Amino acid sequence: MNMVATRSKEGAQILILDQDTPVRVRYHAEGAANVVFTITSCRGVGGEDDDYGPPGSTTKDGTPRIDVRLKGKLLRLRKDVPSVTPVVDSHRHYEKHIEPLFPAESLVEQLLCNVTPEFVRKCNVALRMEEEPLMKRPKKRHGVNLSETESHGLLITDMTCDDKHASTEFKPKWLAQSPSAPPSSKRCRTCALRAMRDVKSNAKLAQFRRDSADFCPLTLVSGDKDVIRPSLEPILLKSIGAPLDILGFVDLTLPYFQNLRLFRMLRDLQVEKDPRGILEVDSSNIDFMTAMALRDCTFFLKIPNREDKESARIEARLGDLDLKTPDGGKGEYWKTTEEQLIDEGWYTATEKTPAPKGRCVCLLSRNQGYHPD
Ligand SMILES: O=P(O)(O)O[C@@H]1[C@@H](OP(=O)(O)O)[C@H](OP(=O)(O)O)[C@H](O)[C@H](OP(=O)(O)O)[C@H]1OP(=O)(O)O
Ligand SMILES: Nc1ncnc2c1ncn2[C@@H]1O[C@H](COP(=O)(O)OP(=O)(O)OP(=O)(O)O)[C@@H](O)[C@H]1O
Repeated sequence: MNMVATRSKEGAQILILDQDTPVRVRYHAEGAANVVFTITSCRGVGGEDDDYGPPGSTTKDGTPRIDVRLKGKLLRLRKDVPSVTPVVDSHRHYEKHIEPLFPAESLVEQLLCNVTPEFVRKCNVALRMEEEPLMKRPKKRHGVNLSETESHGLLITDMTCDDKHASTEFKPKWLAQSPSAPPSSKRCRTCALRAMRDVKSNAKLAQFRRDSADFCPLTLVSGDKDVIRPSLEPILLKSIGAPLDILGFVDLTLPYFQNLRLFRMLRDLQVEKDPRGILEVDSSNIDFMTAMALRDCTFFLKIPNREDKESARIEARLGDLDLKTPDGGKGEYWKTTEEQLIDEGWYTATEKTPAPKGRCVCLLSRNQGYHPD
């Protein structure tokens, strides 16, 4: 196995996960390219505090402690899928081009670690168990395992809910209009793409489908709570779930979202890194690739339960800021998508087959007094 990096950026010895590391891994979730696991001490239930310590330290009875860098972290491992960038490369890109753009407390921390093939095999066993009936792994993901030749993984800040917090996640997507959209646009890039997909997939079904961005991203940076509220409701409903007091959570988080600087910062960076748009720029330009990563990242929010006044701090972080390259046809996809959105009238709401009604109305239309309904 090729253990490329043995020291982290700060010079600390890189953490190695092997078959002797006394942790239990449990499947948490996955996307197309990565699987995320929870890691807990297999000594105590949920991990006793004393089980963790600096590397090389021992507990009172002389048992080696578990590396404290694993505490409060999830483990993200790369799947065995074609054309993915090795973890070490995408992490180096992240350190160089993304990390310096945001304050540390606004990012999901990423700590590179080494994983042995035996450790990855153990995780693959945990992954396959999730394919059993009633287990968590989505059917469409079955059959794809972790790469046993990938020698790195990432330890990432755990943004899942616990007994003191609810949590939510969503993609803010394009917080400013695409630079190549027509000046007369009535839809932003995200709303235009959604409208096009609604019509090109199944318009009838789409009318009732709530997907990843059933809100206009521009509302998030409007600073106006009456504009943000209707976006927040579907977001929280989708990610927190109906049985909880959604409207209570909306009330709780609305002032927070209204004042959140992070989205405005993200928007400004999206604009700064791609001022010209895909039709004008070489898609392998580093700033453009960074802009595309910033347009597809995930926003994680950990919200203290109302009753828990002790921890009344909302934690907000951006994650999934992976290297985006034009490889594997992606550059062409970006270009073709933009051309279709322009040429077929999705930006200007002049498309031949009108998009189904009932979706959110893009803030661009609202500001121009145009309502397709
Ligand atoms: O094309 P978009 O804007 O729909 O974004 C894609 C995402 O779709 P969605 O957020 O659901 O609209 C899409 O998300 P899903 O797979 O639909 O969850 C991916 O994140 C895709 O990136 P990649 O190909 O995995 O690098 C994303 O592709 P990129 O355009 O960011 O490369
Ligand atoms: N820091 C985190 N805290 C809590 N949950 C997380 C965290 N990071 C990821 N997850 C969960 O794991 C899922 C998959 O992670 P991730 O988005 O990194 O996978 P991916 O394969 O890169 O996704 P994509 O399909 O966008 O390429 C996320 O949708 C989220 O539910």
